[in-house]
Amino acid sequence: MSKSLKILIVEDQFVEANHLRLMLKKAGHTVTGMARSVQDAKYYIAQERPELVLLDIFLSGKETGIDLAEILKEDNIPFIYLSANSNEQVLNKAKLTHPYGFLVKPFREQDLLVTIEIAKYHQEHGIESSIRKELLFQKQLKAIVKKSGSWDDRVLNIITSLQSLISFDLVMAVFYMDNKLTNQVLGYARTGLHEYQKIGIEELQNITDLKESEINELRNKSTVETEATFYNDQAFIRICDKTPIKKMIANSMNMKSNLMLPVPFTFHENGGLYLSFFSRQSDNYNKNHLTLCERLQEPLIYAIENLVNADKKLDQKTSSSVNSNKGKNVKVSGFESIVGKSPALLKLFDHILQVAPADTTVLITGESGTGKESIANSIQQLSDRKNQPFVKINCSALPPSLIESELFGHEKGSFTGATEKRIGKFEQANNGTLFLDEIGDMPLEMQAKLLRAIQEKEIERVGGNLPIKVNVRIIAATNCKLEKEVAEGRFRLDLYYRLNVFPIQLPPLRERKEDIGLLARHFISVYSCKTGKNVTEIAEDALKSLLSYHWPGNIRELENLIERSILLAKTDTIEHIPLPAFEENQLNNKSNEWFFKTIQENEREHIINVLEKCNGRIRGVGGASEILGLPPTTLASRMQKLGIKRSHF
Ligand SMILES: Nc1ncnc2c1ncn2[C@@H]1O[C@H](COP(=O)(O)OP(=O)(O)OP(=O)(O)O)[C@@H](O)[C@H]1O
Repeated sequence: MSKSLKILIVEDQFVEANHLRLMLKKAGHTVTGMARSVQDAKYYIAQERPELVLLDIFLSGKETGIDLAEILKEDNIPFIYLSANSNEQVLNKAKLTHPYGFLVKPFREQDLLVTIEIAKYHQEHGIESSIRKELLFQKQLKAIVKKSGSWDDRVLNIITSLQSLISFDLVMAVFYMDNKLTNQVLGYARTGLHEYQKIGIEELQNITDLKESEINELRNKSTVETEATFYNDQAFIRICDKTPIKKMIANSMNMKSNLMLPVPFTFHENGGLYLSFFSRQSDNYNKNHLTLCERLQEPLIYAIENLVNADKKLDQKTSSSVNSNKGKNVKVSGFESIVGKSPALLKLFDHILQVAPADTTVLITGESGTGKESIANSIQQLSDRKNQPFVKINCSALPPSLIESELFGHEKGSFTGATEKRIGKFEQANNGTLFLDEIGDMPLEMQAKLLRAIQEKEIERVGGNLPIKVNVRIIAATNCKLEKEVAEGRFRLDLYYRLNVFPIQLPPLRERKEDIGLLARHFISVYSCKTGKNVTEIAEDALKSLLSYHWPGNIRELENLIERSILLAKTDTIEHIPLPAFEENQLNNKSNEWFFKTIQENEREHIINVLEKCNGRIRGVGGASEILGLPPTTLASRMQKLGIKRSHF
């Protein structure tokens, strides 16, 4: 224990609260109080601000621990929930409050202390990393002021530096004088990871189909906002009704929330510039953005005033020069294998860049084929561990009896068949990254052992009796809803919280249709090369059909379809893509070359059918391996090869 903490216990059962108090005292912590209700807790917090709160969900009185969590979050006091398994609804509500940990009762003293250590690490690391980012931003601002360049380019540089602090799809930089908006408008829409499209008055005219005079009229009718403010959901709709220029932007570019960061000039009482951030997500901004804006205001005033003073010809600076970044395809190392530019994917890239260098555990969720493994690879590539092993284990492909020895290894003779000592995945991944794919399928009895290995950073080989220290970063992935698994008792709540430190949710392909064309062209070039066929194009109709399809198999399905289409293409252009809905229609008239399934598809379908009949049982009498006439291990590896998961049967 490196540092003792001031901890408040909020627990209505005296015996449990007292037991906690003794454990905390023994570990050197100070208990600032034992509250039985939210009201009690508020009293203790007012007396002495705790550094951590241990919080039971159900308390005496009307208010619950979740209500108190909202207050703690506002005051930036970290908290850990203590609870018995709760139902899905309560769990989801608790999750939304972003706790620093979750302990399932009854828990061991060791679990409590490790969870406190993790909470402390995240609190310090989170604050530290946001301070680091702000300091970096201030440094970048100074460099922008010193460097020469056009006004447009310098504004773009400021906006690019802000990207790591505030997420947006569009920023408008607008001058105001005497509380009126001027016609000096310059904006940038984000089009790629490091790509922006300039939005000047000409672009606005093109996008909105309005004349310059009509845009000016809308602007004159709009009021100036001089306070940092944010507008989400309905508030955004209301402010758009009051501010016609905002409404024009929202309607023409599909923006759904807005954050205003005013930069008032010190040399002009009623003048300044404001940065208006827009997002296509309807709840992108929150109170934390306002405090961030307050902190950013001063360095921004310094920078913008310097730029304005340095450039006397401000009036001409909004002329629409060609944006040097427009259309440039910048490949950022670590993301080479990830194709896409949709806002959803860009936001994801920002999150990945943020988490990759830290050793934080990452949980990647998303439907099958959305690219979870590819993202895990990128995280490893962008981390300090990039030259160390990246070891993968698919938790759904192995029978429960083998998982333990696969993860932790075994000593010679530890069980029948263990003729040699074996090093497990944890040891193989030492100093590197362990990717736990399909974590939702990890058998319950193994989950406790996995949790212990992650928390205590040590493992024991099966049949061994010496703990072995391991230094492994964990990335887990799943396509099932883990909250539901927890609520139904199939997944441990404490393991869920231990893994869910930094969640990354991959959107299904149907929710990022902007990427379909890019991905299709990418796979055309990959498979043309692989197959030696000279296919370079896709016909417009074929592309349209891709856009209207719902992609249950996501990117993997698109990749497979393009590969097949290339094999069957007779010219350099893919004229038609055999989407499953079309296949069904054509199955009836039986005159189509797509009617036949591949051997692999038949094999896959057959195995899934048999597994369904056996209720998912692989081994033993009446199990799938007996019916199929295959040894269980061979069946497991076929299932892995054919991408058959528990969720399929
Ligand atoms: N953004 C992307 N750009 C290019 N290729 C991609 C992208 N995302 C995924 N792929 C490709 O799609 C296929 C499926 O991706 P991946 O295996 O990472 O998905 P997954 O979500 O892990 O699937 P599962 O849940 O079934 O394990 C792979 O061949 C991968 O290379």
